[in-house]
Amino acid sequence: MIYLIGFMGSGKSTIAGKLSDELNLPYIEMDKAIEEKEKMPISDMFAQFGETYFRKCETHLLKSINEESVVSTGGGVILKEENQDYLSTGTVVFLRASWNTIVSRLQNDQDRPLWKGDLTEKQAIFAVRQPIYESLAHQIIDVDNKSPEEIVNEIMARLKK
Ligand SMILES: Nc1ncnc2c1ncn2[C@@H]1O[C@H](COP(=O)(O)OP(=O)(O)O)[C@@H](O)[C@H]1O
Ligand SMILES: O=C(O)C1=C[C@@H](OP(=O)(O)O)[C@@H](O)[C@H](O)C1
Ligand SMILES: [Mg+2]
Repeated sequence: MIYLIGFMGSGKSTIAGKLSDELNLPYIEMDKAIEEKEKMPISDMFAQFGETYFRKCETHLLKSINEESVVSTGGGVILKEENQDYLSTGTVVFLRASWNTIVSRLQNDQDRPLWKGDLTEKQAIFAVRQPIYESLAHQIIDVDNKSPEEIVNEIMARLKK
């Protein structure tokens, strides 16, 4: 199993489909699978049932993926120790974007429930998560100023080593 991890906006969803084509593996977008199962957008799920409910769905889905796939996770999947242990059984690829890249990509984003409020709060979440992504990663790919194709090529080269 290949798990793409990284902060919101690092490009997990953009890269996973292209990477799965290269590897000839199915592609699973966790956020989309949760939305389909729960029949509502993630932002509504947060608003109606809270983040804890979303996190339960996320863990349940993570553990239910059996077929070898490229998995695009949500940025917060690394928060639970239970999930960390599970991710570690596969190949974990961290898409590492700088804070400036994240801000420039998400400045107009309205969909992500945790991308709201002032920038200082969001940067605090980024600072907490960054070392967790790094510690879980089998491969770290710096993504700033690279096209999706360059990033996929870099991942492919690393996976062949
Ligand atoms: N390598 C890249 N270069 C430029 N823009 C990118 C790149 N990867 C992703 N993006 C853009 O950044 C935004 C967030 O990407 P997305 O794949 O949804 O990230 P994630 O799933 O990690 O939150 C999207 O608008 C996407 O088009
Ligand atoms: O960082 C997070 O906690 C989240 C990231 C989102 O996915 P992306 O990383 O694809 O934006 C989504 O799972 C949810 O809104 C929570
Ligand atoms: Mg995504």
